[in-house]
Amino acid sequence: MSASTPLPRTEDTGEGAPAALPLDHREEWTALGAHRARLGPAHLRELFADDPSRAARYTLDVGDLHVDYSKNLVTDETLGLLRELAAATRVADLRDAMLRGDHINVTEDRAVLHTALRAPRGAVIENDGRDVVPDVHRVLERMGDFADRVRSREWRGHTGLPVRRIVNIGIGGSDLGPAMAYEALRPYTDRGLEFRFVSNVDGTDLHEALIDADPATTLFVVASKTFTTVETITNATAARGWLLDGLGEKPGGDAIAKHFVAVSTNTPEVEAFGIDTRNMFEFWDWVGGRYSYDSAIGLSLMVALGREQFLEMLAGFHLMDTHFATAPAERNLPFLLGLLGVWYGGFLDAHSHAVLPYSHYMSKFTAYLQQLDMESNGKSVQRDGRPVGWQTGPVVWGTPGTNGQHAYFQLLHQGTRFVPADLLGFANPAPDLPVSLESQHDLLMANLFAQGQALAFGKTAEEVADEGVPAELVPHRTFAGNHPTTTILADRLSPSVLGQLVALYEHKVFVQGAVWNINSFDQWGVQLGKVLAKRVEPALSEGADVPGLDASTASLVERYRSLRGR
Ligand SMILES: O=P(O)(O)OC[C@H]1O[C@H](O)[C@H](O)[C@@H](O)[C@@H]1O
Repeated sequence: MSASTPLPRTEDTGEGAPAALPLDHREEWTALGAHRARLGPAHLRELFADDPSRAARYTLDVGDLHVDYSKNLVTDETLGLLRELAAATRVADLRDAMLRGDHINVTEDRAVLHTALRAPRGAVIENDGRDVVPDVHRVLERMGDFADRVRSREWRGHTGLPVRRIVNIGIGGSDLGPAMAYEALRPYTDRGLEFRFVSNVDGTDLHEALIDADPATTLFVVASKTFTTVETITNATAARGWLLDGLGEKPGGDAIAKHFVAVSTNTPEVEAFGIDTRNMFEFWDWVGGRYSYDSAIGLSLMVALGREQFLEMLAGFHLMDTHFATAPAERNLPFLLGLLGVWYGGFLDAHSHAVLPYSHYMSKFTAYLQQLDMESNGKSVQRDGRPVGWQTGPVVWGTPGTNGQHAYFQLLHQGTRFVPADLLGFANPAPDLPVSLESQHDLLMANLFAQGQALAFGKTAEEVADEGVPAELVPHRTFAGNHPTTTILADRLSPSVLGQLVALYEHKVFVQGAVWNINSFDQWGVQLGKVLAKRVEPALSEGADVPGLDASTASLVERYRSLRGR
């Protein structure tokens, strides 16, 4: 089913094919601009003072997530106009096209069906006429069986010992998701197993993962959608050498079969690498790399969590999928968060968006979101190839609170940049946190709430002066406030809650891409650097002449070679 998605309202380009009306030519966009001008320098202090019901009205509860968006620089009118923009750009139509398997990834002519990865058994979702849900559950079963065997210590290595260390080798979408979720859900993992995630082609990454490992008890999960990614194949090849050396084995015996499994869409390449395809877990080209950690790419995670908890996580994803698919725009959380980003980027000149989790277990969450958001929406041409004339995806950044408070929050509070932020927190600490440390959780969460308050309302010069601060210091100690935040609060960081959160951000990114009329599902921008690295590498190692190398790079290559004594 390759039905192309109907484009938003069209204009005749005079060259035959009608093209989508550019976003900034739409009356709904112009109306938002006029509204922005009318709103002027409205301050959150005033918005709250003018509307005593604001805090109560500007919240949404979806599944286990309680979202307070009242500290955003919006009014009812802003939200109404943003929804009109979403209607005009037919976001819901594109969403429905994605969910039913249309090839909305137009530059690769592919369906975008990560939502099928968490569809319950019995659902019917077709890709090119084939129901993919039975395939998804067949692979989940195989993953579950494998995870059971490793977790029960039934899976034995070449020397008969059970596995102790699992090393996931992958990069980008084949690393960030499983690594992030493993970290986020540590209290739910088998603590008797050790997990490492190796991604960087810098040999030190693999070295550190193996420095204290025993080949007899180490299992490698080589995760790569294409199985051609140079970093992953280089690391996997080195790992294979380390294993065979350590075991004193030659290729061809059963050592590789007992210590290597693969996750990929590319069976021939997995075979060519020497991994038994009975130890291969498949996924499909309709799953984008950055949308794949709930596919077989999550195999290491499933070993850590066990199948039941992995399935709970998938149920969390599915809950948010169902909400996104069915809730009306005014109560649809991904619509809301996506449109807030459109507002800030388009009308308040925001260039970046901070995601600040008040949970140490969420330390890799923002890095994961960077790929999800920036690889999806870091685009400057529309779906039909015309350039965009408006801002698209922001720079996404952030680290866990409270550490960030002692580093870059100064800029958030008193700098000249406008940075909307999400504050994420969990009411209850991790289930296995010792009682003696539980009281620290209140302190952690107090910081979250205090930061949201300080960012929004600041501290006026008058308030500072009233504290007896000397006049010359008053400007330095004044906080302008008016920095918007959205607070996302959940009961506890559980597998299901993590699934809900990730799906929320996936769909938020979708909504923004749909409004901006860009293809959120390709990533051509990562190609050029890869091609050039291949060309430059022989110059470094062999001094090969690279035709067309620019003067700056040529001189850096020369310096590098001399520093390496070549
Ligand atoms: O899973 P792989 O095929 O090895 O790809 C790993 C990563 O490589 C690329 O650079 C893409 O930009 C990413 O989207 C992808 O996740």
